Amino acid sequence: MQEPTSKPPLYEIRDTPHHGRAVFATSSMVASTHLLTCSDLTLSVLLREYRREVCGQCFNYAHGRDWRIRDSTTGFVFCAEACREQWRKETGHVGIQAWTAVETLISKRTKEDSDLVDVDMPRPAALDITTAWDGVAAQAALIRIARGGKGGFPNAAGSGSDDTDAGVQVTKQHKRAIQKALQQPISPDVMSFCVTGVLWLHNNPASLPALLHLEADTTPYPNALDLVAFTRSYLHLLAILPLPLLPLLTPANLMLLSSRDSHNAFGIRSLEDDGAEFFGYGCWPQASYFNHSCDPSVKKTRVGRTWRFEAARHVEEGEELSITYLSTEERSQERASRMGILRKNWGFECGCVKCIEGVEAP
Ligand SMILES: C[S@@+](CC[C@H](N)C(=O)[O-])C[C@H]1O[C@@H](n2cnc3c(N)ncnc32)[C@H](O)[C@@H]1O
Repeated sequence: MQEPTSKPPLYEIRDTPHHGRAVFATSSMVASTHLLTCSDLTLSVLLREYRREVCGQCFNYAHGRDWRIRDSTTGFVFCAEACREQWRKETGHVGIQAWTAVETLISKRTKEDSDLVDVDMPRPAALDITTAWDGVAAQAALIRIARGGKGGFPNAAGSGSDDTDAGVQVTKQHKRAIQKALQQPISPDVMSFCVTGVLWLHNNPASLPALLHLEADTTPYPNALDLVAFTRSYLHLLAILPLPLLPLLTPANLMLLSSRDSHNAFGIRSLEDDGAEFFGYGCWPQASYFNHSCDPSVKKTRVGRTWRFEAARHVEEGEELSITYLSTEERSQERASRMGILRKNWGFECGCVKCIEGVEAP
């Protein structure tokens, strides 16, 4: 978390006794002091229902209309030609192939699964998660062989042979494993999460330590349906993604991405209407060290693909710099309700000064 400026940063990250690491002011500052702008977006998911109204690059919202500039094969839309060009550059050739494969699969199907289901089911424990991933391992191995080798690379001759580079004969059983996977219900938003994450790993290997450094959630799936959606999406993607991505498409990597996303992602919302429209979410590692407070000292604002942080009021040297993880409406609720929302959505008992001291505004 460093500012690209010669001025010393106005904050530092330190351990706290009870709430992991947090950000602290290294000098006093007046309201509106600029602290940090984060542009290190790792993975981001644009929910499918907003795919035509939200620019795939800068998340500009067309307010119920469709953006005209469309990337026909991938299905992403853009508010300007420059955004489309930037998106294509950052996504890269393999990325465009990946999104094209996903779009081809999804557009052939009706949406059978409901993504982001908010059901009252227990959270899968670590053992449930291991069991679920182990349950698809055999089929995954068959699909990898059908796609051309253990790691998913094509054989040396490129094509035309039913032998993989590991010398394994591709049989009907292997090909059936692909057909079986593709017949399963699809979860487009979960699939998008996996694609954006695997592509980010492929395109930005040097940035992995920044993601690994974030707080990890070892049980990141909110319910059993979500976990099944992930294991099924894994098999779908093994069957369709371009071969260079298959070595990165592993249960370990998908779990790593979910474990860091769970406690660190920011919602990508409309900039008007108090953020009433929820387009999706993304993870900006540099922005992930601010703890939550129900009376935050820092204001965060999304500017396109970046987040800008500034002091929300006068801050004393040594004071914790905190943001809010709640919407304006949620923040206006009483303590028990706020704590319930944070427990359900974030998995922690709020230990902010306002909740601990029980000081509520009149
Ligand atoms: C985005 S991270 C913030 C940085 C984190 N403390 C770390 O060490 O990486 C969010 C996590 O910080 C902790 N946290 C943030 N605000 C908190 C609060 N008000 N009370 C208790 N824990 C909090 C929770 O563990 C939460 O899952």
